[in-house]
Amino acid sequence: MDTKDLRIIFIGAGNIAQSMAKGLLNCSYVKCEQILAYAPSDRNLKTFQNFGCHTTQNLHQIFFDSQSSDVHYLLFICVKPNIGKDFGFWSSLKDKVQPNQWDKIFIVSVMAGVSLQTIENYLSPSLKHNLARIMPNTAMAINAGTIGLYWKPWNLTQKLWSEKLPELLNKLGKCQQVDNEEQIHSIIGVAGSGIAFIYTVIQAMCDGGVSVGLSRQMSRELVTQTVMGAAKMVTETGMNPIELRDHVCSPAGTTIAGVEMLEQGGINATIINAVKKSTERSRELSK
Ligand SMILES: NC(=O)C1=CN([C@@H]2O[C@H](COP(=O)(O)OP(=O)(O)OC[C@H]3O[C@@H](n4cnc5c(N)ncnc54)[C@H](OP(=O)(O)O)[C@@H]3O)[C@@H](O)[C@H]2O)C=CC1
Ligand SMILES: O=C(O)[C@@H]1CCC=N1
Repeated sequence: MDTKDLRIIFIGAGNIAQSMAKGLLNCSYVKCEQILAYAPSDRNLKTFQNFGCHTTQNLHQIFFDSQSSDVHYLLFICVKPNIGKDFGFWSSLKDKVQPNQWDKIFIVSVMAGVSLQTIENYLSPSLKHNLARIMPNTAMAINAGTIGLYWKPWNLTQKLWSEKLPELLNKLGKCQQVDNEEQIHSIIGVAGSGIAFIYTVIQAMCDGGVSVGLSRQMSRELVTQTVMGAAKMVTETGMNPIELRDHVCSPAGTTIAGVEMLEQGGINATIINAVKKSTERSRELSK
């Protein structure tokens, strides 16, 4: 399939759908006319209209450009988990698929806490093989997302999508394919939700900078550059973060004095527990 024949449909137009659409448009992977967003209200659709994308509040209109036989649809399900577990949601979506469209549609669930099995139970046999699950984070908006991808082994036989979907996701950041759906819970802990933990650390460091006399703006610039530098050092040197930390800590110096405070505050355990709690919450939502 040529990328120009791809139509991307967001069911749900909120934070995560907007992050994906922004990322796809930034890198010109698709044109705005190839994207449609559906939501029940116009609250979020205005953002998509500003991007130049199609929008609709009418589910009957989601399969646009259907007169062209080459067109294929990638549906990203970007609704809250309680909606994604609702039989009525899936049956009203299924009703809109024409019989000749089944093999042209691929469904990607972005939802936390909704297993592929749950979705399969709601889909007809023709659609349930065209199904995958991703766990991204909002940094897709600047093509720096972290995305976990899982699909069941039989979907890998669908060469068209097994190539196209990772290609698209890698435009939005780095996509890691996992072979066990359980790992999606863990990816939520470190990436989907994990990005919010890093924002918390950044905010605290900025507050620290202000506390020692820097302006808010200067503190933020220094902290964000430091965080980016640290992430790049880990990825580009391939060194263990503790080894890199050792290179900063002089005996009886300033860094070890600060590290001692972090340890006293239980930073390691706190962060590990945050990742574990998000992961557990994801499992809990899936029940
Ligand atoms: N936010 C994040 O960082 C991440 C979110 N996710 C997952 O993505 C999903 C969406 O999250 P997020 O974007 O934050 O949520 P938002 O609340 O920002 O967006 C939800 C969207 O769903 C729409 N919606 C509500 N009811 C329906 C319905 N019956 N049919 C179709 N659309 C409906 C809303 O419509 P309206 O605009 O009218 O209110 C809104 O556009 C969740 O399942 C979450 O787990 C996954 C990874 C990261
Ligand atoms: O907080 C949540 O439930 C969603 C899923 C991952 C990130 N945000």
